[in-house]
Amino acid sequence: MRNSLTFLTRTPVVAALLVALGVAAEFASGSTVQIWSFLLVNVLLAQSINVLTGVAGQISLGHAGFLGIGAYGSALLMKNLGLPLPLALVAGAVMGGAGGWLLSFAAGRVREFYLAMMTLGFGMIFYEVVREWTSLTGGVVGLSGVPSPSLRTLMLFGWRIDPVAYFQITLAVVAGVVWLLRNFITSPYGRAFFAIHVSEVAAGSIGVPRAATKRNAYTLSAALAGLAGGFYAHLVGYLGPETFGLHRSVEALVMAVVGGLGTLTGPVLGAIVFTYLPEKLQVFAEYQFMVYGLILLLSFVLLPRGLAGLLLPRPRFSKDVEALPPPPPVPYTATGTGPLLSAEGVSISFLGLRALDNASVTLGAGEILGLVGPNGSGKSTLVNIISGIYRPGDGVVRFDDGTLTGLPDHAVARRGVLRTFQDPRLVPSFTVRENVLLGGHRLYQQNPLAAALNLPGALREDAEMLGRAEAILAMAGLSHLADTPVRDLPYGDQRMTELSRVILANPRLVMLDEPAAGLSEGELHKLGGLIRHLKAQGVGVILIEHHMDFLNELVDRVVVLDSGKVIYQGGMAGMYRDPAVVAAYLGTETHPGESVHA
Ligand SMILES: Nc1ncnc2c1ncn2[C@@H]1O[C@H](COP(=O)(O)OP(=O)(O)OP(=O)(O)O)[C@@H](O)[C@H]1O
Repeated sequence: MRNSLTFLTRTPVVAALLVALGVAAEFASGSTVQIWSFLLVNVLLAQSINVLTGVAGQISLGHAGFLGIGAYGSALLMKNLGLPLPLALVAGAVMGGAGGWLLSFAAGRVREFYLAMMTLGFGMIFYEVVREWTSLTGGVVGLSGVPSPSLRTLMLFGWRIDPVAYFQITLAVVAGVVWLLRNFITSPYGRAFFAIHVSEVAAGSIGVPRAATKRNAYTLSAALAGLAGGFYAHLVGYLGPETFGLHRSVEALVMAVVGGLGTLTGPVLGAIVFTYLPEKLQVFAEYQFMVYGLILLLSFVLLPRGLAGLLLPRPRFSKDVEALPPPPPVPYTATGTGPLLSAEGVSISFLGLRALDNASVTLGAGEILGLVGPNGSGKSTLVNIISGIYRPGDGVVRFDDGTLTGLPDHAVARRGVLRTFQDPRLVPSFTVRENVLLGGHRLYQQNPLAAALNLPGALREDAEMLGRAEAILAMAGLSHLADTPVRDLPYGDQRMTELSRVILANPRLVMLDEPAAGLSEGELHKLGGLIRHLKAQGVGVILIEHHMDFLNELVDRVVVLDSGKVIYQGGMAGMYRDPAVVAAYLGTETHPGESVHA
């Protein structure tokens, strides 16, 4: 079923369907054209929720507020100031976007339940403002006389727009917006939205700034809702506060969820269902929202990926470009005179627990350093401090010829300091290739507009990055899995995918947190190969690992931590003989070549 309907998403088929729909409107009844126009408004609204919730993972229970801002904004500007339709619609979208941008400052600080409550509050405030600001909005009586095709008062450059022409204009704009959204979602910016959705810490680790990315998601989503509001206002010719109440926000959310979040076809399918459903539900008029609730519950249980997940194949999250051959790798030469990294006298406490106590570590370019010690000795904490997740209470982290201390994690990643996590943090719905492409985030030069318009420069950069990704996938032995979603892969392949993502970022320093855990012999061999490749490129590598055999083969030096203090620095051979290390970590029974299960 899914594959047989794939053709419906092909560009020529979609274009032919759109033209057919535009022509069909000429022959359809007035009420049919009216419903089709409502459907298009719903498509925009559902896409708007999808960008925020399905793609960037931020819930909104107040989206009707943005719809209302666009609707009243566009209607008032045209009615009172005589702005032409295109400008009024754009102004409505800009006003909605500005509202989303403002809300994002508060919303970006909270998550889940609190975010839901905050956006709900925004929707309620908007509703009350519209009701009470009678002089501007007409209050509960509403705003009538909004230029509209049904009243025959809507003009465009001296041409009177009838309902059919209005539908055709809306269709063209909605098709254009969805095309732009598709290009945007398959660009590094769209993938960054998904990265934030899954794990803000992992997104930060590849250079995605969480606050700015969330702000962009709110602004874009609210601008789309504002645009939907403008089209709605001129479609109906009358605005009242009841249209923009809580029920409208919930309806928009249900529409996107039932259609399928995270895809572009899902909101279209959801909009079709929820434009026609209210008519069919007339018999249950009083219970309409109970029925919506039931549909939502059933959809979560039976269609977790919505109608789009049931009917259509998985969408792509990268551009459909031909990979360009990657440039030959150029080994790094350090720009600073000192070591590549030096953490000096670093300390941090958690509720009185001294997790790191005056710890100092240095690392040269092209050096592999093993970081070992018993559980809870502070290894991950040190990596978290270097990567900007924690700020040390004392001490300084120098990198190359600058300082990392105090920089947020995404800024550290942008300097070329990359890491993996104990539990691989990937986007589960992305394929291996798409996850690896996420690593390129810090390197892309294209701007969001160029990405959304598929400009040649942006496509060329995508093709170059794809070529580099393919080469890394081949090196990691993942080429045959490149098109597999990572949620379907075993742990070992996920770890290799995460490391490949790091390599694509062109790192200068890589920190790997227990990369060998759970890997088979073959996978360990591949992992060792990738780490040696990094070394050969002049990349510094810090390896947190309990697998002594694996460390023995790779590292130049080890640093041993115990209770947050450095108790040993030097070669592996010396470590086995060091009494402090033996007492704290290895135990008397451990010999070179054994794994330590601390
Ligand atoms: N965010 C935090 N809040 C409270 N305590 C923390 C936090 N992060 C680390 N710790 C504590 O700091 C100590 C060091 O933890 P850390 O994770 O760095 O150890 P580790 O050496 O990496 O251990 P493992 O080998 O088990 O990963 C532990 O006691 C841990 O509970």
